[in-house]
Amino acid sequence: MTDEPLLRVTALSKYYGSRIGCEDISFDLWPGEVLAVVGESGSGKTTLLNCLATRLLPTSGTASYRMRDNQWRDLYRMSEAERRFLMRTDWGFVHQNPADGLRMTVSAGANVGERLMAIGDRHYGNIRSTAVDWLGRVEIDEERIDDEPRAFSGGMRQRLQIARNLVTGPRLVFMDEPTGGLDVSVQARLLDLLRGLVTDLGLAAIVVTHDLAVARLLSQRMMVMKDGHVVESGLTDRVLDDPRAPYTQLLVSSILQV
Ligand SMILES: Nc1ncnc2c1ncn2[C@@H]1O[C@H](COP(=O)(O)OP(=O)(O)OP(=O)(O)O)[C@@H](O)[C@H]1O
Repeated sequence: MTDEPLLRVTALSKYYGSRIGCEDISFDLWPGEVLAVVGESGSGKTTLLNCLATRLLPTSGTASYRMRDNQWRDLYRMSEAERRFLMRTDWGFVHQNPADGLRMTVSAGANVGERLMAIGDRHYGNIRSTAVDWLGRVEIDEERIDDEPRAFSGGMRQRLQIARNLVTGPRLVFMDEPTGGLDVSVQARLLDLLRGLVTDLGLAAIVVTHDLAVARLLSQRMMVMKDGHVVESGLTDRVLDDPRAPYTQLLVSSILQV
């Protein structure tokens, strides 16, 4: 086993023209660790997440990822083929809107199964039984396997998107407001499910959220962003119980007053 991080981010900045998206972000992410990135709208959370997931190219800075063979790769210098392979196998990306991460007009089973085919599984029986297993793990009734996600509720769609992402056994999952846009009761159930899966699978994750309760429940560590900068970071419980930056104090107290 190794005691090295999984992801190492150094002085990452992204500018949109002269506007700051995010600036001078550095951190390490360890295997099995969940990091929450919180902050108000426009603070740069999505920009950072998209740079890390290589959906956006940063203006400067580096991010290195430790591959399964323990070789470090610079995310912004790898070949397109290598990047695609990583995204299909070792990484997941859970979008806030499930429609962005699912194929809405193919069956639930195919949504899960095609990710397995993408990594070379050709045995129909295996693919189907793994899909059934994963639907069960995200609490979707096996009877719905041939239904298209457009016939699903928002919560079911989100659970299906999670199954589609986790079926390949990724080591790192990016999540953009995974419970945003859902009813409060549906959110609570989904959070519970996500927490269980992340723990059982020993997943590392970077979760963008404006909801401190999501950060509290899912993450061990958090970074608070404002105007593109990290204003505070540390263990989640410490940051929420004893916020040091004035902005974090404001954020925490405004939630407590609600
Ligand atoms: N494509 C873009 N072109 C120009 N400016 C952008 C673009 N995307 C984001 N920005 C700007 O970058 C800054 C950070 O935005 P970002 O979307 O990363 O914040 P956020 O914290 O994710 O907000 P939200 O929670 O609303 O998504 C904002 O000032 C925003 O206006």
